[in-house]
Amino acid sequence: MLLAIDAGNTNIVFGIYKEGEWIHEWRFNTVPVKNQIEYEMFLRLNFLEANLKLEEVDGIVISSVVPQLNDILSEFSKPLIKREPLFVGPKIYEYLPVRTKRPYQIGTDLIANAVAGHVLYKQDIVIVDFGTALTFTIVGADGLIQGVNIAPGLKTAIKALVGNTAQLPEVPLELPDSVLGTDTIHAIQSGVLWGYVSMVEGMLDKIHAELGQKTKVVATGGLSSILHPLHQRFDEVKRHLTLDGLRLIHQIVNKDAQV
Ligand SMILES: Nc1ncnc2c1ncn2[C@@H]1O[C@H](COP(=O)(O)OP(=O)(O)O)[C@@H](O)[C@H]1O
Ligand SMILES: CC(C)(COP(=O)(O)O)[C@@H](O)C(=O)NCCC(=O)O
Ligand SMILES: [K+]
Repeated sequence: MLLAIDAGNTNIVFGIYKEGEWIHEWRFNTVPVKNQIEYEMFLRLNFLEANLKLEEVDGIVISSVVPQLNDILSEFSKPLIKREPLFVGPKIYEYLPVRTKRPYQIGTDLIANAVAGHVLYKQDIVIVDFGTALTFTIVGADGLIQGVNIAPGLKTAIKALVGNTAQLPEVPLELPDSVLGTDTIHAIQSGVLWGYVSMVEGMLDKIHAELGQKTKVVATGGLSSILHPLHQRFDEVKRHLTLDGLRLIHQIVNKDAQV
């Protein structure tokens, strides 16, 4: 049984993979940062509720894009498998089927997305991840990460707007039917959500134009379902794509590097 941990800027996702499927996915807020014991308690409680035993965990793989969490995640997970967990980072990139020009810059979640996209689809692909940031990762059929785009995520954009204005309220993340805002809430929902629909469409068009061809497009991330008009532009929305990338990385590295 594998425990995959995807520490993003909003959520830390704990995924349990057993007998060919993700049987559980638990989310814990990233902020405020917890200590080792709190993570352990969180996991123990969830294991208990799920009727699982911690001893069943025989591998742990971690991606973290929040560096201050790394030591805590490492310390809390070591005793569970009685050895070092596998941390995704430049040290292991040589074993992976994808290559990047900037190993020390690219987020490890984007590497996990790229590995999953490349291994599962085996063709040119753009992965759109709707998290705290909205990211596009462009991977060639040969495994080369050709580029990444980073924009504020939907919630992040709304928070910035609200935080920098005196009169604008937080609004539910719901796409209105009409693009013509009739009150303040509707105006913000239309501006941000329909604006993001156009942004994603425009980015995909620009990426495909520069590549000189259309590619497969797969979406993931906590907010990937909100902009439903985009679904016709996506070949698939794959909720577990980042976790799948972590699982594949664990499999590949253990086989090739005997870590
Ligand atoms: N299962 C879910 N259903 C609905 N919304 C979700 C779900 N998981 C996460 N979200 C929302 O999606 C946003 C981004 O989440 P996530 O993709 O986990 O971000 P990150 O990877 O940056 O931590 C969060 O603000 C959260 O509210
Ligand atoms: C782009 C990100 C902020 C996305 O993080 P997330 O939305 O998943 O929390 C993260 O992958 C990151 O910090 N990347 C480092 C910069 C880069 O990828 O080039
Ligand atoms: K993420």
